[in-house]
Amino acid sequence: MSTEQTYIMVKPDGVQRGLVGEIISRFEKRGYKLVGLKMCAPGQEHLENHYADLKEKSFFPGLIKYMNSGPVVGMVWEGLDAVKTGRSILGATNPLQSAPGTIRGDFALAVGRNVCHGSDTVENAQKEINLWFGKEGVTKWA
Ligand SMILES: Nc1ncnc2c1ncn2[C@@H]1O[C@H](COP(=O)(O)OP(=O)(O)OP(=O)(O)O)[C@@H](O)[C@H]1O
Repeated sequence: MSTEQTYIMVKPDGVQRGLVGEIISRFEKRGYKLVGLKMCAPGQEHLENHYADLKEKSFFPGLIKYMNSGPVVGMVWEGLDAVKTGRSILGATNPLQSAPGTIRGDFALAVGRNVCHGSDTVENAQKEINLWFGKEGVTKWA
């Protein structure tokens, strides 16, 4: 088990429903360290880059439209096993299969409105952190 960084994002529905604080709080209370945080409206091209591996999926146009429907809050969390444990804090992609006690299991029902995103591998986490925080970088705690 090693210290990792993961990219977690509150999607537009999560922002609009006022879940930003709740989501931050769950990662903080679990013990993860916040090293990057920003709200932005990244636009279609950036969102298509983020989800490039899904571009052949039938739901891709709807996914981009949803992700472009309002601002998102992107975060970088650091700590032990952050990628895998981060995804377990979020819950299964389809909220109907997310366990109670996870973010999606407590706050969502539809896969197309599933409140949050989390990197799925350490390698993708680094790519996503670079995509979303590349210019300003993340913060080093002293
Ligand atoms: N069948 C579907 N219908 C509509 N939207 C979907 C469907 N499957 C996935 N999505 C959307 O696409 C996103 C990315 O799907 P992916 O299969 O990469 O799951 P994930 O890695 O758990 O999700 P995310 O990358 O958002 O954390 C999902 O979070 C969801 O918002």
